[in-house]
Amino acid sequence: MTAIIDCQDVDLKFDGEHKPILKNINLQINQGEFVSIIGKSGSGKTSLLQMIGGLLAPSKGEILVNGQIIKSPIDEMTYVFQKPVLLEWRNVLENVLLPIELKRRPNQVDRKKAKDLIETVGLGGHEKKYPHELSGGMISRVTLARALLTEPEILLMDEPFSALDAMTKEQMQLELVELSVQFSTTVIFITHDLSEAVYLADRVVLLGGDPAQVIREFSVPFQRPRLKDWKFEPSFTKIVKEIYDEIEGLK
Ligand SMILES: Nc1ncnc2c1ncn2[C@@H]1O[C@H](COP(=O)(O)OP(=O)(O)OP(=O)(O)O)[C@@H](O)[C@H]1O
Repeated sequence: MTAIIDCQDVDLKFDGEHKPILKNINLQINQGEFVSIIGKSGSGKTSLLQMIGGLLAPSKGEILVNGQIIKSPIDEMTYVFQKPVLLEWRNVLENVLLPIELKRRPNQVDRKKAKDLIETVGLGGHEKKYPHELSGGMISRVTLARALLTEPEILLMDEPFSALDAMTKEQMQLELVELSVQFSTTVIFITHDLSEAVYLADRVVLLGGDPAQVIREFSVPFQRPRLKDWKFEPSFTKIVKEIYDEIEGLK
């Protein structure tokens, strides 16, 4: 299988710093795969995601998406930031339609698609509400609907659920997995939450060291979408524990 995302010997060194923060990153991600990236704070997760998204240039090596070297953001990828960015003066529907509007005037088909997605993420009936009228979970749902509107081949998500309460987070995880399977979206998902990393992904990539490298990759050999109760099964906790032990060993 050819990788849709291919990081080849990638280093990242910021200007003015004497050593790189990421070194020799080799990471291949297949079409439709869901990959979680974990690692201690400061291990370069966001920087790696930004390089894949074309927001930051590697100092060495190359990142290819669909065989093309990434030099700037491309339409096939959508980046979802840790802090949801909604425009306060636009309602839910208008916020979801924003990526289309940045390119052209939305037509009836776009509006129908946006409304369907709003329904799918559980916000049916809230289209006319403004961001200040929404809860954190609802804002997160708007962000997800907006990210999916252009049907990106690849979703790059940087701790998108970290600010949510436990129950809303769980609900969003379920929705994300279902939608990513439905749209066969390739997803790279950064999280600090090991249980979230394992529950969502086909593969968990651990970054660590100084400069950071890919320390280990953990396969999660269970079909997605997964049952909510899987989090209570030994097959789930075994993988989480294995990753936990590896991280503990890094200290
Ligand atoms: N623009 C920059 N210039 C210099 N150093 C930077 C810059 N951006 C990030 N760094 C440094 O690079 C390292 C990696 O940062 P990055 O945000 O990628 O890590 P992270 O693993 O995503 O962290 P966290 O889990 O805390 O979000 C950190 O030491 C950070 O201080």
